Amino acid sequence: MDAKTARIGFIGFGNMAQAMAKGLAEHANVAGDRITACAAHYDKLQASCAALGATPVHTAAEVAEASDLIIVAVKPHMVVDVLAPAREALAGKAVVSVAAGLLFDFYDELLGQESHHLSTIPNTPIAVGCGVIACEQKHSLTCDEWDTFTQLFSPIALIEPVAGNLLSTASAVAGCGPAFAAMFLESLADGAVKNGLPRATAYRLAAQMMAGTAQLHLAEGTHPGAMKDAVCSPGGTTIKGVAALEAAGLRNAVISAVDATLQ
Ligand SMILES: NC(=O)C1=CN([C@@H]2O[C@H](COP(=O)(O)OP(=O)(O)OC[C@H]3O[C@@H](n4cnc5c(N)ncnc54)[C@H](OP(=O)(O)O)[C@@H]3O)[C@@H](O)[C@H]2O)C=CC1
Ligand SMILES: O=C(O)[C@@H]1CCC=N1
Repeated sequence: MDAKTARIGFIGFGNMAQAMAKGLAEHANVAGDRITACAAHYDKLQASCAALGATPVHTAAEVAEASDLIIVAVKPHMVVDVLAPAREALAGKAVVSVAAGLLFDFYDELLGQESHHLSTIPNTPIAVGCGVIACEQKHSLTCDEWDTFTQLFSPIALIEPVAGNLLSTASAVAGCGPAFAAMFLESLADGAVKNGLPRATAYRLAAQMMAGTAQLHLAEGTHPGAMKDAVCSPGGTTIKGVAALEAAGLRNAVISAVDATLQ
C-alpha cells in the first residue's frame, strides 16, 4: 500500500472522522476522491462528503470494499454491531480504530487473529493539521500498512505510540484535552469581556496566546514552570493572577478532570 494512492474509508463520519478527513484533504494533499464514508443518516453524510469531495456509501462493508485503510469512527458501544456485517470485507485490510477504550484484544476477538488492526485516539485539531494520534503500541498492521498510516497522518498529527494500559490516560490529555483547553480559552475570554474587551477580540487574543505558548514549549522544551516564571515579574500583575488561579484550585481541578475521564 502506498501513502500517495491509498484509499481511505471512514465507518462513521461524525466529529472525529470529519476532522481527520478534513485534515487529510486540506493539509496532507489527500484528494477527496480517495475518501469513502458511511454513517447512520445518508442525507447528512452526502452533505458532509460533498464538502470534501469524498464519496458517501450506505454500509460499512461498502466502505471496506472501496478502501485500503479503514478508520472505525462510530461510538464505542456501536462498534460490534456496525463491524459485524463488514467482517469479510475488512479481511486483509488495515483497520484503524479511533473508538475510545477499545484495544488490541477487543479487535483481535471481533475481527479475528489474522486481521490487521491498530487502536488509536486522535483529536479534533487534526482538522487543521495540528493533531495528535495516540496509538496502542501493540497492533497487527503489517510494516507496510504502518508505514502508510504514519506517512498519511504524520503531516497532520503527532503520532505517539503508548502502552495499551496507558492509552486511556493519553486520551484524557490529547483526546479530551481540546475540550478542556477550549474551556480555558472561553474562561479567559469571559474574564476579558467582564473587563470590557469585545468578545471576538478576546477569543482571538486568547487562542493565539494558547497556540503560541504551546509552540514555545514544543520548540524549546522549556519546563512549564519556567515558562510561567518568565512571565511573572516580582510584585507584578501575572503573579496575582497565578495566585488567584491556585486559590480557586486550578491544578486540582485539572488533575481531577483527568481522573474523571478514566472512571
Ligand atoms: N470527538 C472526539 O474528539 C474524539 C472521538 N473519538 C472517538 O471517535 C468515535 C466517534 O466519536 P464522534 O465523532 O465524536 O461521534 P459522532 O457522534 O460525531 O459520530 C459518530 C458517527 O457514527 C455514525 N453512525 C451511527 N450509527 C452508525 C451505523 N449504524 N453505521 C455507520 N455509522 C454510524 C454517525 O452517523 P450520523 O452522523 O449519521 O448520526 C456519526 O457519523 C468514538 O468512538 C469516540 O470515542 C476519539 C477521540 C476524540
Ligand atoms: O469523549 C469521548 O469519549 C471521546 C474520547 C476522547 C475524546 N472524545
